[in-house]
Amino acid sequence: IDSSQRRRRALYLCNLYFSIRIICVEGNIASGKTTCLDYFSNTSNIQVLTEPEQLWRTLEGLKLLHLMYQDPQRWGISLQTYIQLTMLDKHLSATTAPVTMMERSIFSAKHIFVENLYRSGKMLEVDYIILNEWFDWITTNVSLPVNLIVYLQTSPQTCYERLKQRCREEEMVIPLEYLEFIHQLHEDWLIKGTSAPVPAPVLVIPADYDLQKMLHKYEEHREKILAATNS
Ligand SMILES: Nc1ncnc2c1ncn2[C@@H]1O[C@H](COP(=O)(O)OP(=O)(O)OP(=O)(O)O)[C@@H](O)[C@H]1O
Ligand SMILES: Nc1nc(=O)c2ncn([C@H]3C[C@H](O)[C@@H](CO)O3)c2[nH]1
Repeated sequence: IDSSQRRRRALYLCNLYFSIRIICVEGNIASGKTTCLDYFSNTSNIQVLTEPEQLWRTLEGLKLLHLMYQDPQRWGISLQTYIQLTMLDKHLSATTAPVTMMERSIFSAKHIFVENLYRSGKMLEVDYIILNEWFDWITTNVSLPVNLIVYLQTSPQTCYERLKQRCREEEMVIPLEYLEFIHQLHEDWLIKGTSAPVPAPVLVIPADYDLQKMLHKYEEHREKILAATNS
């Protein structure tokens, strides 16, 4: 077997032996994922793997994320191809603590965002098929263990208000309707189970509440989220 297979096998066995627990925090744009990750990072010994947004904003001088929001037809496939690679890299990052919490996953990149581009007619079928083949090959040939998905369930309206307050430059063009589509895809995937398989059990946390109440909710769910056992 070649060196990359040896590395993957070592990573898998290492995770198994040290009963590493990998949690993916999923949710709409501005649903509070970073706030959730920050809370657990500040109150427990965990490793946090945030979304590599900066890579998506500065690829060879290209603001790929910004370009996709401006012209999804032209830039959607480029962004999703790069996001699939950067998220795969995140999944394969060496784990440095008994519990790792990831912001989103290669799974939501595919089942939420690629799906949205294709269903809204902003991605050519041939591009969608190629991305699917890549995703199927990766998830068949590479061990990407996830022990729990934490779904921060919000209303699109709440995310829209938070997004407007946060005012990230490239997100200022996002209409409420986009958040409604992204919300529905999360519900189909993580609540109804009607769109695609989930890679782990799903813990749903209603996340429309204010910051203080959300921090209490995260504390309430600490045991369920961090239980450092390998399921
Ligand atoms: N419970 C809350 N009540 C009010 N505002 C909140 C709450 N949680 C987070 N926010 C604010 O909403 C914005 C989005 O929060 P955050 O960055 O945690 O979301 P996110 O899901 O990581 O966003 P993205 O997916 O876009 O990276 C931030 O400005 C944050 O301060
Ligand atoms: N098109 C697209 N595909 C993805 O896989 C994806 N993952 C995250 N995002 C957007 C949401 C926030 O604006 C910003 C930070 O989450 O990046 C994505 N956009």
